Amino acid sequence: MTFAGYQNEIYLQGLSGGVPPFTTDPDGLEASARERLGPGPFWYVAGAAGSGATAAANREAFDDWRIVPRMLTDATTRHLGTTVLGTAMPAPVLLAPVGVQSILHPDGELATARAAAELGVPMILSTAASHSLEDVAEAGGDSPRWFQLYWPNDPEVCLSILDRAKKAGYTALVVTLDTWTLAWRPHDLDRAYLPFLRAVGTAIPFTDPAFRAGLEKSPEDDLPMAILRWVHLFTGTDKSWDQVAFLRENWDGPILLKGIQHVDDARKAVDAGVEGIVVSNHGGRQVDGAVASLEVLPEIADAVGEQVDVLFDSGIRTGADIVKAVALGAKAVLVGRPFAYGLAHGGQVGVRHVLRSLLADFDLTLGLSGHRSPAELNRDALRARR
Ligand SMILES: Cc1cc2nc3c(=O)[nH]c(=O)nc-3n(C[C@H](O)[C@H](O)[C@H](O)COP(=O)(O)O)c2cc1C
Ligand SMILES: O=C(O)C(=O)c1ccccc1
Repeated sequence: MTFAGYQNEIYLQGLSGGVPPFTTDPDGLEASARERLGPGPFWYVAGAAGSGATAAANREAFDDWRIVPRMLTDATTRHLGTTVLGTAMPAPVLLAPVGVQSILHPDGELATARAAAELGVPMILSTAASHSLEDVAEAGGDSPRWFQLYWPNDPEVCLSILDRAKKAGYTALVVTLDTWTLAWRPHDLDRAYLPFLRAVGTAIPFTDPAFRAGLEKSPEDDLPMAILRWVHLFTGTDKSWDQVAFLRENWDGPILLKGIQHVDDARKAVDAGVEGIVVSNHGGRQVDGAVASLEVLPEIADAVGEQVDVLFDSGIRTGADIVKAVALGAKAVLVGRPFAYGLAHGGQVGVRHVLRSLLADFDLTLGLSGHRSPAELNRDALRARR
C-alpha cells in the first residue's frame, strides 16, 4: 500500500461513521497535545530559545518558496523510497532525535521505535533517551536505526556508548554540535522545569559501565551525584574540529554532523571526513535570532552536496515542506515536534498516525505537483516568492 492509501482508509472509515483517531492538522495536533500534557512537558517540547524568533522564522521560511505544479507527467504511480548513507527508507523522512520522551508517554522511545518500525521509517535515538539504547533497539526489531551522540567529555564513556550503539545495531552516528549547553528557554525557566534534574533522559549513561565506573556510588544509591556527573559530562565544549577524528577512528559506519548552518562549517565537516551533515538549528531551541534553517539550505547544498549527504530539519510540518526541502537540496528530512505530539496522543498509535499523515500528505503533494519520486525534485519545482 502506498502512503497516500491512508487518505482512502480515512474516507472509507467515514462510511461507517468513523473519523481518524487524532487530527490530521499539524497545528491542531499541537493544540490537542497541549490539552493532554501538563504545562511542563508541553512547553518543554513546544518552547524555543528566547523570544521564539528563530522557531517562527523556521516556519516562515517555507512560505518564501512556492511549488509550481506540472501537469500530465504520468505521476499516478510513485516511488518515494530512497537510500541515505546505506540506509534504505520508504520515504526521505527520519524521526529526529528527541530526548526525554517519557515526559510525553510512559513508553517513550519504545513506543516511537515500534511505530517507526511498523512503517520502516528510521528512528534516530537521542543520547538523552529515557530508555536504554538496547531496549529501544529491541523494540525496533529489524527496522533501521541511527544513534545521536551528545559527545561526552570523558573519552572512556564516549567509547563505551559508541560500542554499545554498534552492538545494538545502530548503523549511522549523528553527532549534535549545537547543544553543548541548553539555551535560555523562558517557558522552561518560568516553570523551573528541567527533566534531567529529575533523572529523566539519563537512561543511556546510567546503564553504561564506563559511566558507572566513574561514580563512587551507583545512581540507584546516590542519584544527585549521578545527575551531577551527567551534567558535567555533557555540558561545555572544549572540542574542536580536529577532534572529529576521534569519532572517525572509533565509529565504523557513516557519521553525520548535526547543527550546521554556515557554508564554512559544512566545508569543515567535509574536511573532517564525515559522510553527512544535518542542516538544523535545533528547531529554534538554541540560538534565538538565528537564521531560519531552510534559508541556509540551498547555499550549503550547493557548496557540499556533491561531497556529503545533506539532510535537513527545523520546521517540517507538512508534505509540501518536505517537497520544498528536498527540492532545495536535502537528501532527506528529520521531523521533530510533530511526532513528539503524536507520542503524547496515546504512544505508538499516536506516532503512527502522525507519520502516516505526514507521509500521505507528502506522497499526494509530490504526485499532484507532477513528480514520481523525490529524485525528480529540484529547484525547477519551486519559485521564490519575492
Ligand atoms: C523536546 C525536544 C527534544 C529534543 N532533543 C534532542 C536531542 O536529544 N538531541 C538532538 O540532537 N536534538 C534534539 N532535539 C532537536 C531535534 O532533533 C530537531 O533538530 C528539531 O526538533 C527539529 O525541529 P522541529 O521540531 O521543528 O521539527 C529535540 C527537540 C525537541 C522538540
Ligand atoms: O531539549 C533539547 O532541545 C535537547 O536537545 C535536549 C538536550 C539534552 C537532553 C534532552 C534534550
